[in-house]
Amino acid sequence: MTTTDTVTGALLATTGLTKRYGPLTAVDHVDLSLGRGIVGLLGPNGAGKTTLLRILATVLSPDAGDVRLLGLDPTEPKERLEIRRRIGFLPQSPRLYGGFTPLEMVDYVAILKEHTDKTWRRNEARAALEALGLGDRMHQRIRTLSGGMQQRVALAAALIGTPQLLVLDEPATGLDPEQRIALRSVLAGCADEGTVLLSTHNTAEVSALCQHVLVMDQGRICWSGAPEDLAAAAQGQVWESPHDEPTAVRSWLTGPGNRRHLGTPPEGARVVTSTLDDGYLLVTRLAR
Ligand SMILES: Nc1ncnc2c1ncn2[C@@H]1O[C@H](COP(=O)(O)OP(=O)(O)OP(=O)(O)O)[C@@H](O)[C@H]1O
Repeated sequence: MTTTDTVTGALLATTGLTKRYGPLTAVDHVDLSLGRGIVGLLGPNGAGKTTLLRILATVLSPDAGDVRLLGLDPTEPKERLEIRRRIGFLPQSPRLYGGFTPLEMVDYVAILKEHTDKTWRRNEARAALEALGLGDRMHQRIRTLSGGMQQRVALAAALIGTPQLLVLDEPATGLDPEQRIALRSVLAGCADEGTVLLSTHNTAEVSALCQHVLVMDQGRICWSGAPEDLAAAAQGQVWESPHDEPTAVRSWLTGPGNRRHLGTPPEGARVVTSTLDDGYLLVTRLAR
């Protein structure tokens, strides 16, 4: 059964969430209310995504604001324990034990979550590793696996126990295209029953996978909505030409002899259909 916040109906809710590092406000009054489905968190380097996700994974405490996860309060020790049992977290730089096998590593995470049934644990660990294409690597020492394989071991550890809330910091990092596609199916399955919140720099990943997108910039959520609406936000403001354009706020090369521009198109410009990248660049520019 899915537990939701009794007031908002959300699996994840924050109000006024704030985290400071000395004079820097990394997360600045963030209000969120997320239900079932896959939510993509986009934002430039240093926007505060990792800091926000670490707070939501109960690894870091905020300086101000409220958090409710699965309807529970992480500041209450008993409720925090219950949350940790029921969420999955993939940190940005996962720490794995190189001397363990993938099966031992995922099993160990299940033990930390106090799953006491050994047969259940092993079955769950095997299923998670197989879903991530590691069925033939379960008994190999982690230190002898490739970077992408190690990332998939960490993902399998996050998936153990079918968490109702999955918080994933750049889950597709290091995965080859085939494994990225496989990961999409795994995450889509997780979202049937719960919330998957993932940070990424890959807008194609967001288009393919997410029902909702949040854009973070300078600690704030500067845009929230459906991916197609973010793409549409730049409609009429994107054009292509072979040269630089004075009215463009941003221009970039899209192929030999072709540049794409964002801004106010000049008379007669070849205006093109806007994409998620265009919308993202536009809202982060406006937020500055
Ligand atoms: N432990 C820390 N001490 C001081 N400053 C920190 C610490 N962790 C993060 N920061 C700062 O907080 C801001 C937000 O960092 P954060 O890692 O959350 O951003 P991000 O959006 O995840 O970036 P990226 O896309 O590069 O991973 C940055 O300016 C960063 O330098």
